[in-house]
Amino acid sequence: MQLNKIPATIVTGFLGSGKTTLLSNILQQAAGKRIAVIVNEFGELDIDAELLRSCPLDCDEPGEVKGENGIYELANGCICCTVEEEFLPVMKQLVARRDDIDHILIETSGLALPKPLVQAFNWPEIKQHCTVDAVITLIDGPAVAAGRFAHDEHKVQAQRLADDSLDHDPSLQELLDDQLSAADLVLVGKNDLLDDAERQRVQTIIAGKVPPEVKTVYISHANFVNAELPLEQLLGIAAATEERIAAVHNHHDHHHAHGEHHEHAHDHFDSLVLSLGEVDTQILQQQLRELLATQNIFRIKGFAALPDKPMRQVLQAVGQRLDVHFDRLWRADEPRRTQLVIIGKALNRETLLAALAPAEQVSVD
Ligand SMILES: Nc1nc2c(ncn2[C@@H]2O[C@H](COP(=O)(O)OP(=O)(O)OP(=O)(O)O)[C@@H](O)[C@H]2O)c(=O)[nH]1
Repeated sequence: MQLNKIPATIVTGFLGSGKTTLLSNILQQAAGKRIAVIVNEFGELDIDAELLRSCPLDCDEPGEVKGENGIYELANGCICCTVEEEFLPVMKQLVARRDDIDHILIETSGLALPKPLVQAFNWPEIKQHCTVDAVITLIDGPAVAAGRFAHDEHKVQAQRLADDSLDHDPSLQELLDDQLSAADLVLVGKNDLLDDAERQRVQTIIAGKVPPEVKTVYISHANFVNAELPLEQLLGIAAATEERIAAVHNHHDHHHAHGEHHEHAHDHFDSLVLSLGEVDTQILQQQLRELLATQNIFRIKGFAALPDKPMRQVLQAVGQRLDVHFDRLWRADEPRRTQLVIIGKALNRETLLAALAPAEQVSVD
């Protein structure tokens, strides 16, 4: 029976492509809809859930399944490898509360493959009550334009990449392919950072990977004002993706079939959490920029505590870009410390800690 199934939207996309920004905008716009959110991160800190909670606007509408209770964090690791242990129990909880929920929104980790997750919707207990409204694949426009996920050296100019070892990384190409192969809708984020030639390059790459009926929409800061598709329509695509998922081919499928080691993109990545006390943010940013330029770092995110500043500072880096802003006041009950998740390849904790140590404020008693 199709009637009254809770629709679930799965948002997938590489590290830093803008998934949390998109979720945050959807939650702010979907006033009145009771949305349960499932977040899964690759790093060991639940920064995405934290960022979604620290809504700067007054967005705790009565009746919404939001805030502490509406956001379900799946333990670290990759959602696609822990479907049975992590995802199904949460889905069962949500199914039990189905009268209170209008929609489920799932943010996968940047390294996750959406297919195993969609397949979980064919489990009898879930299928009876839920359907996949759509798999939305978010593309990092500038990263794809720069050839970071290049599949064809002749089509893509990758000279601008600072680090050749990240170029043509087969695990990243496969990840992009697999994330796109399940897409019902492709969103290209960071359109504000693309020029026409880059947009064209991105379009060519996507067109080579998704069937023509899958629409591609370009967005900036998850703003749909000038997009072809209104934001409201994102949560009503009614694709029932679980019905067609078995036919979707993934690079990683055969590993399962032969009972081999299940090799994923995240097998090639390191994720480290670095904790510091209060910091001098100028020194911290300078040191992080230095690390971004010299190490194989894909993603940095976290919070910094600054002496005498009542606000918490958010630090975000994707590729070589570092964004910094204050998001909310530190709460009285939380320790004022700096915590950063750093995701990349061949990372060495001591090297990173040594680089950031000068930023730490020495307390003088
Ligand atoms: N210029 C620009 N920056 C963006 C846009 N969307 C997101 N960002 C920035 O990109 C960074 C990463 O965005 P997130 O929304 O955290 O990305 P994510 O996909 O959730 O990241 P992970 O969960 O780590 O995989 C943040 O600093 C955002 O502010 C955009 O459209 N334009």
